[in-house]
Amino acid sequence: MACSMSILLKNLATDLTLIDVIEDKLKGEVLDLNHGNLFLSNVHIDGGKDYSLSSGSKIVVITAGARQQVGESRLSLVQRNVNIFKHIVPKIAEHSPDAIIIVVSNPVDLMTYVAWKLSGFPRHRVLGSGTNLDSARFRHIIASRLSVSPSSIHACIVGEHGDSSVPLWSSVSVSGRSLTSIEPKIGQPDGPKGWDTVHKQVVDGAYDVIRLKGYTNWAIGLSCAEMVESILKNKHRIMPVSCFVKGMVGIKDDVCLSLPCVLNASGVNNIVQVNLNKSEKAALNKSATLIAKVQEDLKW
Ligand SMILES: NC(=O)C1=CN([C@@H]2O[C@H](COP(=O)(O)OP(=O)(O)OC[C@H]3O[C@@H](n4cnc5c(N)ncnc54)[C@H](O)[C@@H]3O)[C@@H](O)[C@H]2O)C=CC1
Ligand SMILES: CC(=O)C(=O)O
Repeated sequence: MACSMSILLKNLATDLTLIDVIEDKLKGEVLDLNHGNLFLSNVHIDGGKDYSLSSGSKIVVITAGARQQVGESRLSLVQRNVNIFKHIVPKIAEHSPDAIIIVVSNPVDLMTYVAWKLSGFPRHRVLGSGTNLDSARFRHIIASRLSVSPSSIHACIVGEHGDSSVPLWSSVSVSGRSLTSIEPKIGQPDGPKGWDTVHKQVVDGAYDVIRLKGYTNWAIGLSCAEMVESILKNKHRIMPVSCFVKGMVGIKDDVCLSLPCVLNASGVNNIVQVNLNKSEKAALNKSATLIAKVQEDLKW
């Protein structure tokens, strides 16, 4: 619902269809959104159980599935959500064969890979929300420490959306000035005090929100709408999103994870060749291997 609301408020859709297995709650949400249509741009909003309602979609955002309980890792959801995807992805592919799929369900990197395989779509048309959200958290924390807007910070987290994510301290910059040119060890355990815990705060961010309110929704909704906007409006924005990355930056595993990507009308138009230092490269490869290990044991 947060993805839907963010998409509606950005005026990105003329038609929005919600699909869920819990039909009564869904009907309530559709009715409630339609009551607000006066304040939107008269979007056609519909919903139900039947995927034919969403036929011919340009973009399909998948948020279905189990979510984490307090303290639970994203990876522990994987088999439950693969079982759900086995039912829904083939129906999406049947009814919207030209769609671009954006996966939000966790663990998002594994679910992106599963959605790609189950859909049979070309790789550029299946992506996951990935570390666009982790990067937003990273930029928010850095921005608060420097008392500037997050939009004035260039900073990116790559790898798994989750515990093994990799902050690219070597390329963090503010107003074009690289932070490592001022503090070479920024973000490292032996670097300037206070900055060494920033990445932990990013990783803990979702756990904190889940402990406090039960689930996360607003930030992922906004992140997702930004991705949808870049695709529907062919904006060519660069965002760290999850996609198939084997062969990039030395990754040998058959996995999806996040690297900065150019998003345009074709989906993932390009994966940016990032400049990583030695430890960032090692951490990224470790993240890829961890995802590959979990993937190996999946039953699907
Ligand atoms: N990638 C990210 O940054 C984020 C990912 N998530 C993930 O998104 C997923 C959903 O989280 P919430 O919205 O909080 O959970 P929720 O429980 O509020 O919603 C999940 C919905 O999926 C539906 N569903 C279950 N099986 C289905 C099926 N076979 N077909 C259609 N719909 C089905 C349920 O009826 C429910 O309405 C979780 O996996 C969660 O971890 C949530 C927030 C951020
Ligand atoms: C739940 C989740 O993956 C997040 O908010 O980061």
